[in-house]
Amino acid sequence: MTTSSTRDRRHPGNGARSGNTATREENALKSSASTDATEHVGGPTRLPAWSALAECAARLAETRTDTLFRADPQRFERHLLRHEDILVDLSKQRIDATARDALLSLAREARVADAIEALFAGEMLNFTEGRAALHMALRGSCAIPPADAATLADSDRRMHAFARALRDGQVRGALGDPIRRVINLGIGGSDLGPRMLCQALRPAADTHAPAVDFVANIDPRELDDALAHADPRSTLFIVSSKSFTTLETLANARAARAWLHAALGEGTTLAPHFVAVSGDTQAAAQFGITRERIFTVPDWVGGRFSSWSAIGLPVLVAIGEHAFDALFAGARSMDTHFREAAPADNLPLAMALAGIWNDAFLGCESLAVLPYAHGLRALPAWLQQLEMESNGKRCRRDGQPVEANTAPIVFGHEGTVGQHAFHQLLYQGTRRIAADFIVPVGGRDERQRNLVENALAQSAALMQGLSDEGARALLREAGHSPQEVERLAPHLVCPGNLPSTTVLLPALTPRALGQLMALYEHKVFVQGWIWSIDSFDQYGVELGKRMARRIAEPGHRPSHPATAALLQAVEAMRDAN
Ligand SMILES: O=P(O)(O)OC[C@H]1O[C@H](O)[C@H](O)[C@@H](O)[C@@H]1O
Repeated sequence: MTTSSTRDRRHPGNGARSGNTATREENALKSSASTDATEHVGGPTRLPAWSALAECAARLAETRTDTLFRADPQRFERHLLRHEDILVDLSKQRIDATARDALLSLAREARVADAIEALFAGEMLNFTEGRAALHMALRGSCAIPPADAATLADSDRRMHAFARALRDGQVRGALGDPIRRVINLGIGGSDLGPRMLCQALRPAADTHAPAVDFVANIDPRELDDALAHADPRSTLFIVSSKSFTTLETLANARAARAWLHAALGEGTTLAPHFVAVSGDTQAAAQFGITRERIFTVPDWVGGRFSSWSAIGLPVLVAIGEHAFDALFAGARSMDTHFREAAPADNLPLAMALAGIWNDAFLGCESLAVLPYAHGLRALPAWLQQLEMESNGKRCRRDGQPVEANTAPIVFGHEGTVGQHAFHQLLYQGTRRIAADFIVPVGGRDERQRNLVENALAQSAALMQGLSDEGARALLREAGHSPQEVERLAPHLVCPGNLPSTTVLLPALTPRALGQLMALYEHKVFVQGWIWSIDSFDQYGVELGKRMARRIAEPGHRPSHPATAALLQAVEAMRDAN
């Protein structure tokens, strides 16, 4: 690692926690019985706090959050958490002081503080696969395992040098043209985070750095669309796959190779047009990628946490080292906050507890993620993988079923666009849904102000709803006859009382986005820990992959009649096409 910036990222001098920073409250999170974090195995429902929470829920069942505001003029301030410039407003959660205490007790009884320490210490919290989960080490918040340090430092140094050269127009294609377009071929964690980051952080007017596109789907249409704007002489592909076995990515990489060969000539050496990011450097080399251009991903970084590894290369190319370092610094500051803030002030902990409360006790099984920023339009998709792949599990550490719901169903869209699509269901559908509003405030441009005002109005409206009385008043004001008022009023009523959290960021900067991503990563970790599941494996996904491989085998006849019949129908359509 040659630049001070990369040195800072890996070794900022805060990898070890400063000894005197643990607060009294934080220490209070730890149970005095033992320091072995792995003792929390039996799931949350057996903990005394769970029963206390059930009592709180019964008491608050008919309570409206609005009433809680009326009863406590300080409610907003009491439920506002902040870290640096980020504000997290939890005041619209249906949580009173007693419920908040019970939630903090749940964290204490589940030994969350021990778990946080175990996470940063590199303990094997991915217990099914026998691995640590050390994405925070890649941003300098804890130590990289010594066995990997040299390899990673070398890869990081090469990657930064490569990205610098690429941005400066010094990387050339096989025929000598400077590379002007980079296409990332990857899926899941090798796509969603970097795609979101590039959309969010690349300045619209940046013509200096090469264009960066993303292709994830095996549907030929996606690669075709990307190639439609691309000149083969000046296009470079990043084959991004931690495992280097993923069907979609390898198929697209082969298609890219064929496209280059067709354009540049069969005999042309294509190595100048490819780099790889992978944990399996052997497999990447076998694909024909030059060793110097293979950047390493360690096995203790899960796909959905891997933007901090070399998987972030397209981001580095798109935004440059300065912004890339600010992104990492933001995430690092959230890591420090997560480790050091008192439980009552701890943003990831508070959001995790609100999520558990909403699902288990208020019946909100879904979480609408509503970023009010076009730059964050990919945030819901990134969070879907982070939350649902991490915590969409049903088996506890002790092999028994979890007795509560685990990950929520995450969906969402950028505001205000989603308002004109699915918010109707939030207001009047039969399901109760919780929402996270993510609002980068930005400047005073009129449309930007409108955007932010819409976010605030939506969270207020979801909480306040529209009563029968209010609906009647509206209809009367609009000049409807008494009969029409009677007929229409029930259709206008919105029950409201939906819980939401608002995260306010000053602007969509690299630092703020780093903080936001780490905030959600840690929230997901805390929830998985409390549910006593492994947030870092994804065995479920493997079943579908295995069956897809089997069905693709030449001459394979599916044993299940439904699959066999569908396959037959597919063949008939293919013949007719
Ligand atoms: O990076 P790769 O090995 O190609 O994996 C890409 C994706 O594959 C699978 O679907 C996993 O469930 C994801 O966690 C992973 O991000």
